[in-house]
Amino acid sequence: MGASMSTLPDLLPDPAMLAKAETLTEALPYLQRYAGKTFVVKYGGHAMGNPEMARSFAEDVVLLKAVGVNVVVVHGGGPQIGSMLKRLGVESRFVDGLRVTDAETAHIAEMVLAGSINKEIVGWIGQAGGKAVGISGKDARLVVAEKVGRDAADRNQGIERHVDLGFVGEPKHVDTTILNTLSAAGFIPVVAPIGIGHDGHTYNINADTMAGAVAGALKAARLFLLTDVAGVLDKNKQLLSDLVPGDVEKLKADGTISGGMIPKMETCVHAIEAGVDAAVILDGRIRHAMLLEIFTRQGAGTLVRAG
Ligand SMILES: Nc1ncnc2c1ncn2[C@@H]1O[C@H](COP(=O)(O)OP(=O)(O)O)[C@@H](O)[C@H]1O
Ligand SMILES: CC(=O)N[C@@H](CCC(=O)OP(=O)(O)O)C(=O)O
Repeated sequence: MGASMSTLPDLLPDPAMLAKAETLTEALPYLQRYAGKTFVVKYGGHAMGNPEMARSFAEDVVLLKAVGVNVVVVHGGGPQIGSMLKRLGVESRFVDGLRVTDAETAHIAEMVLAGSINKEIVGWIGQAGGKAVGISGKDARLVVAEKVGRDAADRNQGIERHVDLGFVGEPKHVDTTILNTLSAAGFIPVVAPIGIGHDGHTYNINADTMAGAVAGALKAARLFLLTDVAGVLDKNKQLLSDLVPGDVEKLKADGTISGGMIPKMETCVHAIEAGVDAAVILDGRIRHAMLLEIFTRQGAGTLVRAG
């Protein structure tokens, strides 16, 4: 008898290794479904909390790109703009979830968003092995914005005042040429939510709104909004895992969603109306939240799709 002959039990792999292989085979149908598709990922300022989260986010983005998904990152940075304004002694306030933006604030918002935060994210993706290119909506006239027309209602101590939001913009035209060119050449575009107006002014755009407009123009398969909650929660703090656009008005009307969740959900609805297959609100504080949502049967967060 040769000593090299194995008995059957020796051929069984280590259970931990087997579990890893099974994770990969569970991902197979999703890998096949999403190769060649476009995902827009909005990375919010609150989700950028610590280096560990940043590294896991960057790894997810690079992995998606490596398996053939065209990933476009649109980032926020509200808390970071707030700290810079404070350091510079410039007062800042939000009305209806939007930052009242005078010329000086617009200048500082652009400096923080298109400067430091944009380059930080580009750096993280580079560290994870991807080739990111940081731009803002001004580059190649990606996003031409218009001043938000309506005044916002500022309710303070029971008195309602109508406030001109200043240089707060909403995307009016998205030219996806630069995104398609970068993606096709293997780069990962990282977009700061700053737009250029027909009037030549710089406009500060809510990052959810920017991501939704970009996803709509690209007809993305998925829009991911990474934030600091598990997803949309009901009144008992239970996760609502599946929603259709028709649910949103009801959730608004009965007060289930409030504050920053309102523009977020409106963004999801507009994106779906513009041709995005589905939008997902995800907890960016959970490591590898995107991979778990995309490549496992359970998913995570709240999925919004046409009914
Ligand atoms: N029903 C709800 N479910 C989850 N979050 C909600 C809900 N209603 C209001 N919110 C608030 O919305 C916030 C997310 O919006 P926002 O602060 O604008 O996030 P980001 O800065 O990541 O864009 C949550 O932290 C939570 O305070
Ligand atoms: C008009 C407006 O409010 N713009 C936002 C842009 C950044 C943003 O939206 O960042 P988050 O996603 O991190 O909140 C602001 O100035 O804070």
